Amino acid sequence: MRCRQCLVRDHYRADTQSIGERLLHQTRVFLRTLLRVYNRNGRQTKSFHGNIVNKSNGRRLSINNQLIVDSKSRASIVGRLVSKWVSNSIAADIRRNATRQLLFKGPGLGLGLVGVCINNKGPSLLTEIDETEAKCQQIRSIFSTLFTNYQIKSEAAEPCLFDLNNLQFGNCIAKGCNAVVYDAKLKGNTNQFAVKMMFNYDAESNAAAIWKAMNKECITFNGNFSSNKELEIMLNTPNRQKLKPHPNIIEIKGVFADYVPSLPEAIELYPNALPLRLCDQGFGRNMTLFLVMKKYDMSLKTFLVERDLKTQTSLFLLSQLFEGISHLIKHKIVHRDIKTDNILLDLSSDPDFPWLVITDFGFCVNSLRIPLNSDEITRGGNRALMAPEIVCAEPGPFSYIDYSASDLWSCGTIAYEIFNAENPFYPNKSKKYLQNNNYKEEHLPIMPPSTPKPIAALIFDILKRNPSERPHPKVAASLCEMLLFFSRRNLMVFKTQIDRSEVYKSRKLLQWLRALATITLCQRNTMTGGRKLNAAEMKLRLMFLSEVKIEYLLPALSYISTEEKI
Ligand SMILES: Nc1ncnc2c1ncn2[C@@H]1O[C@H](COP(=O)(O)OP(=O)(O)OP(=O)(O)O)[C@@H](O)[C@H]1O
Repeated sequence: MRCRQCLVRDHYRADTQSIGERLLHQTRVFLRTLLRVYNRNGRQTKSFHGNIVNKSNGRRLSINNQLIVDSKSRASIVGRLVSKWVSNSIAADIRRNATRQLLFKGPGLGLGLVGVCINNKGPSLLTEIDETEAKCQQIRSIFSTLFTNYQIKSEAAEPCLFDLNNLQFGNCIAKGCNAVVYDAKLKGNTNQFAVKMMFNYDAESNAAAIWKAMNKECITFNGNFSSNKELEIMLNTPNRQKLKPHPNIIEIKGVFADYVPSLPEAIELYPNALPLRLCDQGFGRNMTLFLVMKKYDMSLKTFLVERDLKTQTSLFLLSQLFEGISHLIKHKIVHRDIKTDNILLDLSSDPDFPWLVITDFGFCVNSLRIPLNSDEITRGGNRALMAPEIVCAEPGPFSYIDYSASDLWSCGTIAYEIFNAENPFYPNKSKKYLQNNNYKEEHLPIMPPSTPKPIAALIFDILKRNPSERPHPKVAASLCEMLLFFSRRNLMVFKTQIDRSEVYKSRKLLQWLRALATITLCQRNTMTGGRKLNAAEMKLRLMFLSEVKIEYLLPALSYISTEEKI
């Protein structure tokens, strides 16, 4: 069979045709259509008739019947031309795909090409999956604006410089090993804050030394100002480590260094951390670092002690935990101390839908691999929840620790707690427990019966000993979110259609995403009946839609398609 447009033989027999041939064919069709549309619009056509020169290598391309394109130049030409018709980000996607295909011979531009119209303007060289991804991009762009506006509206607060004079301390919320947290108010203001006062035993009482010892705690402080001018200089040092804000990561609202004040219950709770001027048994220094944050209702640890969670609540929490971890990985930050005490909850919108943030970055590092030259190097916080590759790493001259999937592993252990079971890695006197250095995957306990089967399969994969066999945190988050947001009837499609192609699945996903986007917009504007979403649910939906990618949904879907019960 011949293609009517470019007279290439047998182009429909995609299976027998080489990728190169198909790519060349599609490029020809694309350029011809481009020419036709230009002609129709009465525009300048010369540049397409005679010579198109590939700027990167100076080669001349003619489209009068014969198009001469070598494989190296195809990707860039196609990308450039396509950018005339679609948004830059889609063109960039095409370029990326094409390059991937050219470099790695993997699935990319050349596979499953279809001539689909974008905005009815002309054909593109997108695969069906690329096409779906491009439509996802439209959903993302709409919802990222909505999500930003939503956050600005709900969390707007005037910037403020905090110090010991304008803060009024209340009760002690909790004491950790390295700090104590108090609730506090700005004088003359009802807004509640939590102020974390670090215990300083070593650093000299000046801002530079305090900053050097404790700056990791401030990684989620994005401001540049402090009431302490010396500290402000430190905050403004070039290349200061800062983590981009994320709704599931604690935001530090202010930092300052000052003299340790006399606060309620100080002598009973932390006498040794106080300076001599406040307590005879004190070993602490005179000055320390203070961090001001939003006050959360409780830690996940307390929440789990107080109640048995419904499956919806567990999924809601787990999605947010994975979202937070995925943000950290994206920015190459490793927390290294993920545990239920370091996860805080805001229960204000509905106790069944708590908003979650990861806190306490005191052990974080800004690299996914760190050299392990000696055993003196700190590997992280809580040893029981350290991933196996971290506890088992042997020090040596060329040794390093790979942290790329270690926070995710810790979350996998916490998932047991979130689904009302005991963490299998916590030392337990009465029961046998697993040890992170020598456990076998087949000994991992079965998740409680209320756990959706795909989640049980996901957690099993997250707790694989080999970090490269663990899924991406965004895939984990997407799975939880799909179970939360897509109807059970929809998801059951995949239970019975295991062998459906990726293209079929991506089309179905897009359908659901569009439906979800429409419903969310209606619910946001309270145009429909149905169940009203509380603020936290709405926030997670908007966040999901503002970042949704088929790239992550497809692998997440595989957990659903292979499992029997949802
Ligand atoms: N913003 C906050 N709102 C409410 N409670 C908080 C807040 N920040 C911390 N807390 C409480 O204070 C406790 C101790 O805080 P944090 O974990 O930051 O201290 P730490 O000394 O660094 O802890 P660790 O013992 O893990 O080293 C937390 O477990 C939590 O219960």
